[in-house]
Amino acid sequence: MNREVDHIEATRSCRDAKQAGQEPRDKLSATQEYQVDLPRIERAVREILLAVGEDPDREGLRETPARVARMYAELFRGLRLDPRRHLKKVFTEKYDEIVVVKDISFESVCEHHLMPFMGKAHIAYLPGGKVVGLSKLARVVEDVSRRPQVQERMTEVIADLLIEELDAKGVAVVVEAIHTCMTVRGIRKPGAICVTSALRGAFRTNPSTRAEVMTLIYNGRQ
Ligand SMILES: Nc1nc2c(ncn2[C@@H]2O[C@H](COP(=O)(O)OP(=O)(O)OP(=O)(O)O)[C@@H](O)[C@H]2O)c(=O)[nH]1
Ligand SMILES: [Zn+2]
Repeated sequence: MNREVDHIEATRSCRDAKQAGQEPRDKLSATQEYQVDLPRIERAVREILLAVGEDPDREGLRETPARVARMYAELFRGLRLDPRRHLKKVFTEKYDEIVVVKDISFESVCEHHLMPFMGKAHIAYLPGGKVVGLSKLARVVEDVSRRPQVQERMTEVIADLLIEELDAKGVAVVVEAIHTCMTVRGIRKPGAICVTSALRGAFRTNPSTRAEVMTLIYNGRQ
């Protein structure tokens, strides 16, 4: 991605949005919704509607390009966010057992078809003297999920940044998701679930620690 062009487009979009009288609803939405080139997406969506034989000027579709542009700004806002920012505040704690936060719901977009995939992420880490606020693990998932990607990469990106930022002895990330590109089109297999995992540190090298974390993650479900 060309960051400079990106920045110029982001700035232009912000300015266009303001000139059009679309004052951001709050500080968060200003960051999340206007850092993409909304007019450019609108033009592209109008082209798609024309290409499929629709009339983009009929009443029901008139606002659709603008809606879709705002939707992409929301779905891809993670492209401009640094998930590491949630992991800067850590607490010194003697606790040296596994910490698990499971069933963190997420929605992402598959980079092959630009269709949603969604499900749950389970995160575990073995502290190395420091713990992090539990909500921050879910915030990391939230940031990383809002990008076009494949599930494998999403799983690994989360694991890598956690092991680096937390100085943890081990990190395990398991992601379970359904891919709408497999359910509503193509092979059409509703109910198929894709499971990916990324293990780092002790969870990768020590079989009993690995077994323990998997039991904690799947406890009550297997
Ligand atoms: N590994 C991986 N594959 C994915 C993910 N999301 C979607 N896919 C797959 O990406 C593949 C793209 O295959 P292609 O043959 O290039 O595209 P296609 O002709 O639309 O494929 P079909 O879905 O089989 O119709 C498909 O098999 C999808 O199921 C993901 O997160 N990880
Ligand atoms: Zn897909």
